[in-house]
Amino acid sequence: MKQTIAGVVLAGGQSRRFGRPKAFALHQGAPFFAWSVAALAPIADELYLISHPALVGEFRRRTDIPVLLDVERYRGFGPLAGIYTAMEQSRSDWVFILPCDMPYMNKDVTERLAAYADPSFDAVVPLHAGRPEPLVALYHRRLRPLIAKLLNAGERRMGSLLDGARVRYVDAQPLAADETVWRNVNTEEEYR
Ligand SMILES: Nc1nc2c(ncn2[C@@H]2O[C@H](COP(=O)(O)OP(=O)(O)OP(=O)(O)O)[C@@H](O)[C@H]2O)c(=O)[nH]1
Ligand SMILES: [Mg+2]
Repeated sequence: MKQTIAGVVLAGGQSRRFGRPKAFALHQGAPFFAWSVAALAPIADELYLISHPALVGEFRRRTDIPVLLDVERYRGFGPLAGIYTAMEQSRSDWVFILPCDMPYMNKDVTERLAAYADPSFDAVVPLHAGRPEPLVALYHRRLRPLIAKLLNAGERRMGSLLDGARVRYVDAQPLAADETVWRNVNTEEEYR
């Protein structure tokens, strides 16, 4: 049976280093978050954007896809809260997350990575320059109880999820023709 994928853009952060909501910063005329949506749309059976209360209205004006808030229990607890929220909302087998601050990301990468979604693994994560890219990755819905357990224990690091999951690591190099797709914008300086 075909496995289903929920495409999820994580936008529940505070953009503290950037100084304003980076999801709305422009790249080639379109806001950052729209590049993430565009990269996920071709491979996703459904799409969600996960934001926080201060930005939800602005997102809803700018996009037709459903905008969720992190479940209250874990609100603002970081990307794991967003993944948990998507798994609670959706029945899809996999949640494919992207951050809202990687405007060079594209569908070639997501298509290639999604092809590795083997249900005998819990997660599919690129290894870029020897390091996992856990925010450009697929997570199987069976990880939901583990994520709850981690967050309940005050453990918010993505690395702690990877440590407890069967992860299929995928070499990032053949996923993208160009290194720039991995570029992530945290500060105004990186933006310029
Ligand atoms: N749903 C959700 N997403 C989050 C949360 N915290 C961060 N993110 C998202 O995860 C991605 C990576 O986070 P960061 O690069 O640290 O972004 P940020 O937290 O907004 O920025 P800083 O405040 O500078 O750390 C971004 O797409 C964030 O929007 C959260 O608590 N919930
Ligand atoms: Mg952060």
